[in-house]
Amino acid sequence: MTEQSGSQKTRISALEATGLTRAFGEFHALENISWSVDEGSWWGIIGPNGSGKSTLLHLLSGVDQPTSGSVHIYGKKVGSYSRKELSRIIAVLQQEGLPPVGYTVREVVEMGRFPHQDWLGREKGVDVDLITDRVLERLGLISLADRALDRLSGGQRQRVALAKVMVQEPQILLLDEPTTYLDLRYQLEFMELLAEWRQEMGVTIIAVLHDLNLTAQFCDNLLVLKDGKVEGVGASAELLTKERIHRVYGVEPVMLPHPDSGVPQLLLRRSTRDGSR
Ligand SMILES: Nc1ncnc2c1ncn2[C@@H]1O[C@H](COP(=O)(O)OP(=O)(O)OP(=O)(O)O)[C@@H](O)[C@H]1O
Repeated sequence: MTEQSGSQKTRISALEATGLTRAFGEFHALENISWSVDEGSWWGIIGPNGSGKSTLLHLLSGVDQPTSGSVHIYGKKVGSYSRKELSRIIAVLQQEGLPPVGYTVREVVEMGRFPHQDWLGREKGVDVDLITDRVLERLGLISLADRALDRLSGGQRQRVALAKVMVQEPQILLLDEPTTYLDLRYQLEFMELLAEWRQEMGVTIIAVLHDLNLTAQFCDNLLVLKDGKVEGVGASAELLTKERIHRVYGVEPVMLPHPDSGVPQLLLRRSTRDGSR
């Protein structure tokens, strides 16, 4: 475990990537990524389509291996954990959190406890029903608890996916574009639930996000990728500048401070100044 003694408090590195490269044949999807994530921090990974965001998440979660370089989770190489050990530490929530299978909401959410159970599905000293009920209640899913997943909307299924990872109680949560299919209210609600949960449990969050305005409001730090390389790393408020967004995405945005918090917010400009075609 890497511990750095700061003047205020000890920082523990939850995740450390060192010189990560992932090549597919001759093509380098990621090149020489080095990055350290402190325990309890909230990082956004941003960058254009094809810049390597999902590839990076796959390497961090251990489902894919780098061509060179390494990932350490709490000081231990990701590949040296068993699958089950790793899923007690890391949970992954995908863009479309859960497939529309025939299991009920409660059954799926309870599956979040699998990594903590023995081969008979037992877990000492833990009341799975109670944990599940609390999470269902918190996410407003009690009335849907006995409904099959294939009878839910995409947004409801995404909430169930969040409930499942909350029940899993990981130390690190990786999210790949979790708000893509959610309407405005659910996007905000989803991010607020994550923020509350992080505050309470100290979970480390790493989220690939396309919505830069939401990103600026929720993520303290950003890793900006372009063509598989790190284009910027650090505090969101400092990285989200007009110049960088132009450089990375090739658009000319208008940047304004959010009237509530002052964090940078972005408006897109059409290609002609008066907006006419
Ligand atoms: N299995 C693979 N074989 C070959 N190329 C791949 C493979 N997986 C990803 N790539 C390529 O690697 C690059 C990065 O892909 P990745 O999915 O990580 O991008 P991304 O930033 O997540 O994109 P998006 O925002 O569109 O989801 C892309 O050019 C993609 O075509």
